[in-house]
Amino acid sequence: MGDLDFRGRQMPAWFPDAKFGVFVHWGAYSVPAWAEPTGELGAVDPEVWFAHNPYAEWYWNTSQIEGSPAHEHHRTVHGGLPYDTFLDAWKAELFDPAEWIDVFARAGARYVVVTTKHHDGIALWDAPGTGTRNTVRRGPHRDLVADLAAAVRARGLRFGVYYSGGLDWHAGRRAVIRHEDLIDECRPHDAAYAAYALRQVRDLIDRYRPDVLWNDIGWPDAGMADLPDLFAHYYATVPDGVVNDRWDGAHADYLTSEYQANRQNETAAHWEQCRGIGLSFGYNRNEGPEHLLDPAGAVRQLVDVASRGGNLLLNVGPKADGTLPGEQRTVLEGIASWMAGHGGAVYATRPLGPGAAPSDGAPWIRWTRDDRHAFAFLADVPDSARDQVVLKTRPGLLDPATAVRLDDLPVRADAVPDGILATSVALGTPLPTVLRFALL
Ligand SMILES: C[C@@H]1N[C@H](CNC(=O)CCc2c[nH]c3ccccc23)[C@@H](O)[C@H](O)[C@@H]1O
Repeated sequence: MGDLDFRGRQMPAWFPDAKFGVFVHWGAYSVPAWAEPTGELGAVDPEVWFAHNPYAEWYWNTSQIEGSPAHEHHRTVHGGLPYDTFLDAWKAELFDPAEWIDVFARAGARYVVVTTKHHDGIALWDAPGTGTRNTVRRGPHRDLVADLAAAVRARGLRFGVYYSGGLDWHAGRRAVIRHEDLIDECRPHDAAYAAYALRQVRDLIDRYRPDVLWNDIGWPDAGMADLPDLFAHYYATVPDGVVNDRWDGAHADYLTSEYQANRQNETAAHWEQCRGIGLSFGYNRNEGPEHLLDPAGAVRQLVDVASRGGNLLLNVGPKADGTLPGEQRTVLEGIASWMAGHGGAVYATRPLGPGAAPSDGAPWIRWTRDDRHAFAFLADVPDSARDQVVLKTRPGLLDPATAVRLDDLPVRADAVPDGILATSVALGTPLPTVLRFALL
């Protein structure tokens, strides 16, 4: 399956320039909002993962695994009721899309990708073929995709749609996935589902013209032949749209990683790492501060990804009532205050390349460049060395005399044999300090 018409497609500049997007996972699973904060994908034994799934959006599956804590929770707290009961209990009574997008935009996100149908098969718009299994006909009684698309675009951000093409627990056999190698056997691959999913993705394209087509898990075997036309239709409708890589190899404008999984994809020309602020995409009431990135950690994640040529798609899991969880909002506010003074060293930059040696230990150092400057990001500088740091760079790459701190504190930079000696005050707190140099 080659992408016949798109191999030579030019990546639209907006995507790599954007660097930072916000992912939103919001669904019927946001009602129970219950999972065990087990650990990060890729760092947890797959044999443990499914029965103790930290992804709260997997509640339907996890709660059906006999003996799992989620199974016990569903029985004792929710009386073992059918999952779709949560759709009717989901009211989104406090949902104010403009308020969400204001927080995301101030945090510096340039695009927002929202779940339109997750693995539970419940659509956040009146998707064809779903009958009443959607948020227009039940629960919120709103076209949440339209509401969010309008709010995102009103703020001048790009709007993307997440669609679970590969898993739909309402289609076909509703087998419970107990471990890694069962996922494929539990996916719907038949022609009926392929037609159902194709019709829905075409509807998303035609109604919302999404700037990002973010499919997940894969695409049904019986529908693989439909994809070249689907992508041709997408690009005809959204000429500068971008498509991710989770279509079972049919096509990709860019590759994706997720927490610690598929990190090998981060060497591609264009890539995006997605993760939650905590360990889950859907809101998980069991997550505490110890499970969440703090603002400095989130900023370092963004800078590390940008310094390596990628985008960070950082997820927010709203509550069923439509409010953003306070602890997640705090992280976004923290990113916002740092980005206000440092965003220029992140957006529309690219890796500095072999000229600089990124650090692994302390101090934490990352580099970006635009066409005239190099930017050094310093963090976690030990107290003892907080006023002097050696930045390893190739001689003749940049001019130390042009050193400036983006927070306007004084800095002195001198060429030394293995790079540049930067002398200043309070360099590299947990939130990165940024030094700008003119490129020679
Ligand atoms: C954003 C999250 N995606 C999860 C599915 N994740 C994966 O399949 C990860 C594996 C993966 C990472 N990069 C890929 C590229 C191609 C195919 C699979 C992957 C979902 O199960 C989860 O609920 C959430 O929506």
